[in-house]
Parts: sequence; C-alpha cells; structure tokens
Amino acid sequence: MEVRARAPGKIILSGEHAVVHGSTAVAASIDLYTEASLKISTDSDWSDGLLKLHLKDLGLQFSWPTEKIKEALPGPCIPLPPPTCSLESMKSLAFLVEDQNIPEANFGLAAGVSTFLWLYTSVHGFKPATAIVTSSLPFGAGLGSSAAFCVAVSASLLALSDLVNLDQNKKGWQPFQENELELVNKWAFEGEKMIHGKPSGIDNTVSTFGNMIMFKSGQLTLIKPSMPLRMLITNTKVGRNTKALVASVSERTMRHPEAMASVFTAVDSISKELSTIVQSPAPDDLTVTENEEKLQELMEMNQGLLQSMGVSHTTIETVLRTTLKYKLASKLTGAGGGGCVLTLLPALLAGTIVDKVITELESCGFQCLIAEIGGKGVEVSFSSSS
Ligand SMILES: Nc1ncnc2c1ncn2[C@@H]1O[C@H](COP(=O)(O)OP(=O)(O)O)[C@@H](O)[C@H]1O
Ligand SMILES: C[C@@](O)(CCOP(=O)(O)O)CC(=O)O
Ligand SMILES: [Mg+2]
Repeated sequence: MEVRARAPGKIILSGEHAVVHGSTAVAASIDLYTEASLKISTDSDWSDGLLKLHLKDLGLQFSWPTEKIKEALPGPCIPLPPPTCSLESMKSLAFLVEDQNIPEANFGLAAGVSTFLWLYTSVHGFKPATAIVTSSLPFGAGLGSSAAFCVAVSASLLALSDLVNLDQNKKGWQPFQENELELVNKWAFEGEKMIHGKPSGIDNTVSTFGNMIMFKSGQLTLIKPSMPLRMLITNTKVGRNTKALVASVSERTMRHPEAMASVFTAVDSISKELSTIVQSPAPDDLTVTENEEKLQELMEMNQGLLQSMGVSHTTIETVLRTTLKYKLASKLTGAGGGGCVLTLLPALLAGTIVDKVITELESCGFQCLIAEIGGKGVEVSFSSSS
C-alpha cells in the first residue's frame, strides 16, 4: 500500500512573531501544496533494508541502512503523546544527515531531513521504506513550507499506521476525521519545533485544518469571511531562516521586555479587529470597500510593528513603496527578513492596475502570484503499489 498526503502552505494576515509570544494571529491556507508519498516495505516485499527520502523538485535522494538508524535513534514512540526530539537524538540525527553530503546551496534542508528521520522512526521504527516529497511552495519564503512539509510527512506516516482509521480502498483524496487531524497536527508540531526552534504552532495548524483561522496560545478559532479577500503575494526572493528570525525577536524581547510587551499587545488588538472585520456582514459594495479600507490600515499598522520587531528588510520596504504608489497597503507575511509580502487587492480594483503593479514589482526582480486562500487542509490518497 502506498499513500500520498498533501498539505497546503499559508499566509499570515496579521500577528506573525507576536503569536510566538502569546498574541492573537490570523492565517489562511493557500492553494500551494507539499505532497509526501510513502511506501513501507512489508515482510513479503523485496527490501533493500534502506530508508529512502527523495526530494524530487531538488533532485536530491538520501538513503540510510535501517540497521544504522537503529543504532542511533530510540525508535517508535506510540501511543501518544508524540515525543519531543531530545538533544541526544538531535546529535545522532545530525550525524545521520551529515553523512548524506547535502550540497552547500541546500544547507538549510538538513533540518527538514532530520525532521523526516525523526518523525518516520517515531511512528514506524526501523522498517525500510521510500518517501518522495514534492512541493510547489518556495522554501524559506514565509509561506509555511516547513509546516506543510511536517504536516504532509506526518499525515502520510499516520495514514499507514494503526493510529488512524481511513478507508484504504477509497479512490481519490480523502480528509481525516477531526480527532485524527488533531493527531496529525500534534506530530507536525513536533517536526516544526525541529525546524523553527520555538514555533507558535499556527503554521502547522492552518496547514492541517485549512480555512482561515484565528490562533492564540495553541487554540484555533475558525473564521468564516463574509467578504471577498484577494491577496497579491510578492516573493522578494531574499532567502532567510525562520528559526534565526524568531530567535532575534526573542532576544530583542529580553533586552526590552516592557516595550516589546506593548508591541505584542498592539498586534493582538490588530488581529482581533481584523478577524471581526473579515466576518462582519458586507451586504453591498460600499460596505466591502469600507471594510477593505479598515483592513488596509490594520495591515499598515501591523507592518509598522513588525518593523519595530526588527524583521523587515530593504526588499520588503521596496514592495511597500511600490504598492503604495497605487494606493495599495502591504505587509510582510511569515517570518520576514526577506521572503514574501502580502498586498490586499480590493474587490473593485481594476485588472489593469493589478497588471501594472505586478509588472512594476517583477521589474525589481520580485515574483508575484495571486493565490486562492482559505481552502482545504491536509488530505490523503491511497493506491495499491505495484
Ligand atoms: N519539501 C521540503 N523538503 C525538505 N525540507 C523542507 C521542505 N520544505 C521545507 N523544508 C524545511 O523547512 C525549511 C524552511 O522553513 P522556514 O525557514 O520555516 O521557512 P518557510 O516555512 O517560510 O518556508 C527548509 O530549509 C527545510 O529545512
Ligand atoms: C514568525 C512565525 O510567526 C511564522 C513563521 O512562518 P514562516 O516559517 O516564515 O512561514 C513563527 C511561528 O509562528 O512559529
Ligand atoms: Mg516555517
């Protein structure tokens, strides 16, 4: 039996970083996915005794003799709760990954590869298997590729375990039950900890459950927007690392606890107001426009506070200036320091203006896309393997 699991990326409409410190944030899934397919060798299979990971888009293949992994890692940890990777296991993982000679240009991948090994062995122990991962999400750009990776991998692992009850004969994509989604989310969060250091959990939660959510201290509330929301996503293509940026905000918080507490409180208010506006009835174009104006102002305020946290970047400022020329408000999304910027596209904005903004942004070397937001969360699909 082979399973495929796909998990969406996300945008954060308000509250990144502050959410790590207990503030409310609002996020939505986007229609860009990471897909993990998994085939576990059974006794009767021909097996080469290897655990293989193929990162297809990058053309990278890794493999480990399962006997070697057995010497280094503790193995299955079932039932719940999912284990947090110990420092000792982290070190063993680093050795296992180092052996694979990841190209220097893809150095950041080591965290993802370690996470895969940890999640795999925690659920399935030392069985030989092949996992193939593909993704349409840019890595390290603020669209939650790390969380989508953790959710897709966790979902594929759990789908082939006794911990969930899915219909393996059903054709096509199928969702998990609510309690199973919670399980996938918990395992993915353990993975996200290995990549982000101190994640809030918002990215894995929105990737697991999809839709638009309000998130605070591990709790999610579903948001049902009553107005159309169109966002232009501009990728500055400046690479950065979420773990380092989250750590830098924590260091600033230690240096200036009171000032930063005020910043986080302001972000909390912004996220709450944003969620109220998005859900308030908008029966006509005039109300939609009024609500959009309020959202634009909140996005600008949130961006200002992100600047004060030290996570903006000159390329982000260029996007802000460029979109402002067209009276459009923008803010960074995700960890910042480069990565992606969101621009609200009002419902009545002429297509010609959108084209002009995109042309101008792309002439700066940025990449633009308009994603569908608030779609489904993680799903799986079974096929009998040959
Ligand atoms: N498809 C993937 N395969 C392996 N690792 C991945 C994949 N997607 C993401 N990762 C891991 O996540 C890291 C990027 O995560 P992060 O810095 O949080 O940025 P973001 O989540 O915004 O893309 C990568 O360097 C890698 O370690
Ligand atoms: C900065 C943060 O709020 C979001 C990070 O998102 P991303 O990894 O940049 O996609 C961190 C977190 O919430 O775990
Ligand atoms: Mg991430």
